[in-house]
Amino acid sequence: MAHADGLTLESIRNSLIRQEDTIIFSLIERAKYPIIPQLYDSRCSVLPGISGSLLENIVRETEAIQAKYGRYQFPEEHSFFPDNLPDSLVPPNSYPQVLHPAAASININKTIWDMYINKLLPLIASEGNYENYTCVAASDLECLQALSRRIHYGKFVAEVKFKDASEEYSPAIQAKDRDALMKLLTFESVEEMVKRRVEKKAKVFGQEVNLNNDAGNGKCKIDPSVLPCLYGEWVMPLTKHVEVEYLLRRLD
Ligand SMILES: C=C(O[C@@H]1C=C(C(=O)O)C=C[C@H]1O)C(=O)O
Repeated sequence: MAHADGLTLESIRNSLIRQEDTIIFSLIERAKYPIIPQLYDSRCSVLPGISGSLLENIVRETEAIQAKYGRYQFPEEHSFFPDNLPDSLVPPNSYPQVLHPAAASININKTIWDMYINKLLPLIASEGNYENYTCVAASDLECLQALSRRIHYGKFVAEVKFKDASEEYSPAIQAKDRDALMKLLTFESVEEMVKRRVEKKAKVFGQEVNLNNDAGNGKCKIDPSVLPCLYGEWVMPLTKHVEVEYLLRRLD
């Protein structure tokens, strides 16, 4: 069903499908580098006297620049370090306001950060040394932003699902019944398709391309089986968590 803002569940799902490409390409890029412990060390041994890890500092400062030029005016963008972000110098955009205003209070980037560093990175890279720390940090930030955008897109998914069936969702929202909301918004067959598709995309995007017809002897730049695991264990459950959090505030 199309709503006044033109959003449909199909258009939202198409965006999620396109975002899979961004996530998989960014992980393939990140898999070129090792895990450099100095980048993630919470006492920042590279810059003594500076608090937080080197990655945290690079991300915080990169976000500050991007905030100044309007990145966080868009409801699909979420900062990893939202405290003390500079105001935007860019005039407000005319992006249609499709979400309930309470959406702005939902930001699960801390959970996404911990999942990325502690669970996902070890599946695609191993410890080693590489001197260009900022290059690796930039690659981490690409992955983090792509994952964050996808997971917080749950707000848009939830808005469309609510508009499509408000009479079913409203009683569960009023009763603050998380389990009932989770049941209503879950489509297991869609989740199975997503897992199969991301595995296939990783195989296709990660293959060696050469001018013979052997598709790179089946070699792959990233283990394709990481993708269904990433999506099944973290990306989809976190997207659904965002959906539930949004719905709980939808009638405020
Ligand atoms: C995002 C949706 O909601 C849920 C989460 C999914 C996901 O994160 O890919 C897929 C199906 C649903 O269980 C959706 O319905 O498309």
